[in-house]
Amino acid sequence: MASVSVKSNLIGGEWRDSADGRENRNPSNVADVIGLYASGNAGMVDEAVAAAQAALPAWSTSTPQQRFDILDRAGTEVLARRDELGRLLSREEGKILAEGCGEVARAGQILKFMAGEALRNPGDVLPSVRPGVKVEVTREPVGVVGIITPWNFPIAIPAWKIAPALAYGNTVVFKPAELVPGSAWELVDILHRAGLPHGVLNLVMGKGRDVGQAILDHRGIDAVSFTGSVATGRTAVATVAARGGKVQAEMGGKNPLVVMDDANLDIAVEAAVNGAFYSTGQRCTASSRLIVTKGIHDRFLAAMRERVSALRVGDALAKDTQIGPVVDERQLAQDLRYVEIGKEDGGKAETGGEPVKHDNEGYFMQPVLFSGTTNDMRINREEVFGPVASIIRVGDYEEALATANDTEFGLCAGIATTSLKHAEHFKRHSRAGMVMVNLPTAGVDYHVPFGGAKGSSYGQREQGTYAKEFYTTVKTAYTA
Ligand SMILES: NC(=O)C1=CN([C@@H]2O[C@H](COP(=O)(O)OP(=O)(O)OC[C@H]3O[C@@H](n4cnc5c(N)ncnc54)[C@H](OP(=O)(O)O)[C@@H]3O)[C@@H](O)[C@H]2O)C=CC1
Ligand SMILES: O=C(O)CCC(=O)C(=O)O
Repeated sequence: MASVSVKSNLIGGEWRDSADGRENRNPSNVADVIGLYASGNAGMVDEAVAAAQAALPAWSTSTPQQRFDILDRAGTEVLARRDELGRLLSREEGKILAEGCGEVARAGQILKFMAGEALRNPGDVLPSVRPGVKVEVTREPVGVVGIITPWNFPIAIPAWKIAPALAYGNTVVFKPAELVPGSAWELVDILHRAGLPHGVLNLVMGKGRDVGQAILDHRGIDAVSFTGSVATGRTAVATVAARGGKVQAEMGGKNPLVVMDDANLDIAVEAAVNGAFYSTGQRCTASSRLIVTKGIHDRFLAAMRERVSALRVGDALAKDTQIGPVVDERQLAQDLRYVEIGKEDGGKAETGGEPVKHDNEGYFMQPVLFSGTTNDMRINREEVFGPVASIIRVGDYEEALATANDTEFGLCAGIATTSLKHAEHFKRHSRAGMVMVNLPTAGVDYHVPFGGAKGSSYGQREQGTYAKEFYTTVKTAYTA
């Protein structure tokens, strides 16, 4: 590997030379080394924060047109390189090529949408309650924003945090997940070449416990946006709030899909298979609890068994693969451990749950469908984050709704039904931040708010025009 150059960190507009790099390996084929990526440290976070602070006065007062042009140009390049970047993404994360390319397109669309937000940032002018006084309410950037992202959406999540941060005039210190630095590096390179002034966007790749922790602790970072596990998210919230910073965290889900007796069976099965198993189940919006009323239960179970057992697991880049590998060895061990826990707790694995032998050495696992489970079992309470879903049989709609809401999480919830009454009631009474009717729980639009209730999310919503709630602060000015 000596001749392969290391992809480096970007600090103050300079790509930092790095002799050593961490190998980025393909989970479909661990012999395939995608590249070497620099691993930074707390000292580099200090430098990146200093660069972001130095760049802030000019960037926060730049014209909306300047910010629009850069984000729009970056979006155009991302969309033009969709297939190439999608391939890189699938190679490093393991989601299948169609999903990788789709995610890249989503990142391009987010950049373009957020370019428009630079122009749309609104304010109010009001008459004062006092005579002869004018009141203005304006939004200003929060300052330097730290961005920490997970491995499961290597380009879309970085884009949906970085793009609004920049659009509203903030400067950024960005740390992607160590497992997937490739897509993040390309996104930063594209934004840098699109014309960002030096220091506006800084990239510090490296370990969460070093670089990520330094971002949480740094008093020069005014706000932190985090997506990842519940444990790290809670640490992020406590650490940043304790030093007076603004913080937003998107964490886990244990998302229910309710299947009602009156559901269209094909629609219900399609939503369940997609929501539970696509992207190898590695989505915080995945439907891991399939809550099924008794009249349709046996037909739904039979149809699901057939569909799930036929899912083709394999190399993410191969044309006929439907389910790619699990992201790494540790996550595969976690998924298989939960399969054992599900069985020990009395669930029946109807199909799947074993490692899959493949010509490549990769982290392949056959998606598993449990039946006969109850909502108090660990597989129905804890986030597995893999291709593991369970069916919970219930009597009626009321029991289904109560079961759906009986969780510490509240990211997304779905219902398959042809009843307008149940659909409307579920939308109103489901304790989740996002509700889907006759659709998979996973797979969201990029121009509307994203986020959950209860333990799933902390702080303001992400995405769409709501992103400004986190990335701006409101100022009220009085003029006599
Ligand atoms: N809600 C979601 O979308 C996701 C949930 N998960 C869940 O989390 C589990 C573990 O996955 P994992 O990747 O370890 O999740 P983490 O929460 O540990 O990782 C998310 C991000 O936080 C970083 N990080 C890790 N430790 C710290 C720290 N002390 N301070 C600041 N940042 C830190 C990580 O860096 P690095 O990885 O480089 O060390 C990564 O960039 C999964 O099995 C799954 O259940 C995982 C991914 C996404
Ligand atoms: O389902 C989606 O489209 C987004 C999911 C997501 O953001 C996540 O899994 O972290």
